[in-house]
Amino acid sequence: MTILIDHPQFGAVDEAQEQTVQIDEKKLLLDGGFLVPHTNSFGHTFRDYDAESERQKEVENFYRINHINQTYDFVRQMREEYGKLNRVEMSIWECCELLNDVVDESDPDLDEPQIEHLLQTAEAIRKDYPDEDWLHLTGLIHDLGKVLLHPSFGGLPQWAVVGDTFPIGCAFDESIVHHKYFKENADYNNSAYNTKYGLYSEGCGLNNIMMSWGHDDYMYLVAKENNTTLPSAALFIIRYHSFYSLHRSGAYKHLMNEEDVENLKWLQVFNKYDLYSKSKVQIDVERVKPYYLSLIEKYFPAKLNW
Ligand SMILES: O[C@H]1[C@H](O)[C@@H](O)[C@H](O)[C@@H](O)[C@H]1O
Ligand SMILES: [Fe+2]
Ligand SMILES: [Fe+2]
Repeated sequence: MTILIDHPQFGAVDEAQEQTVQIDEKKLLLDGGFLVPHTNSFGHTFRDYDAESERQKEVENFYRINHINQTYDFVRQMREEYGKLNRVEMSIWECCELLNDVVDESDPDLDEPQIEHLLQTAEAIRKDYPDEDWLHLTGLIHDLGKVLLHPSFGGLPQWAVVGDTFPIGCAFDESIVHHKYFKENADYNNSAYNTKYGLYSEGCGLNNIMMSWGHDDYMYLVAKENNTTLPSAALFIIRYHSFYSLHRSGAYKHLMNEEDVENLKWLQVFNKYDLYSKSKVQIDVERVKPYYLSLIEKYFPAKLNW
């Protein structure tokens, strides 16, 4: 059996051109046939950053501020500061509940509480990949880094937490949403940072590049430093799920190494559920909670440092 993925295969550059890609079942197992909706709950196509809607202006303004402020120096400081994980001690589930108060201003497709998005993603994956419990849990936790918005984490501004991510320390690719606002970023005219390779080299591996700061990199640090037993593909998904210019548009592939190429296949499977499961159909939290608690127990310590 083969599975159908409805976005361009890695390497394809034209986002607008919908393409059907077949993935080998032996590598990625089976897909039970998650039906991809054509429009989001506002009646627009997904990830349309120009469609006129109540949210369009807010989202564009979000990216303007994000692109101006995500500089090499800023990211270095944030990684160092938040990498200490000395702010809060709590379980994974407690964090899911904290996220209930959080709204993501960068997302044109979603205005539901975040816990709904986590469960919708996880449950859609579970239906199609019943045996990959690690992938269900990855769905549940992939956005937990958004707790950085919460007052107990210093209440970071939206531009430092959500939205698509991109490499810092080399040129900003044109496929990044609202690219024009990078012109006001201090790194844009810095010759150390504004070339194709910048600080990096061919095939150096994504692990060696600095990404814009936000919920992806933070949650990756939390999972790794608290010694999760999730596989490397799970950590890769958590860390790069907002890196759309790579996994959707095929930019920056010259920085990947072989392990990244393997992990990217799982990220592309994951992305389908992360993006297209966003809907108004709510999941009954109490019904599914025992299952997810059992997964958390399998892959994480009871309390984590955040
Ligand atoms: O607006 C969304 C949202 O912040 C998601 O959590 C993130 O993963 C996406 O990349 C982004 O487009
Ligand atoms: Fe996310
Ligand atoms: Fe998400």
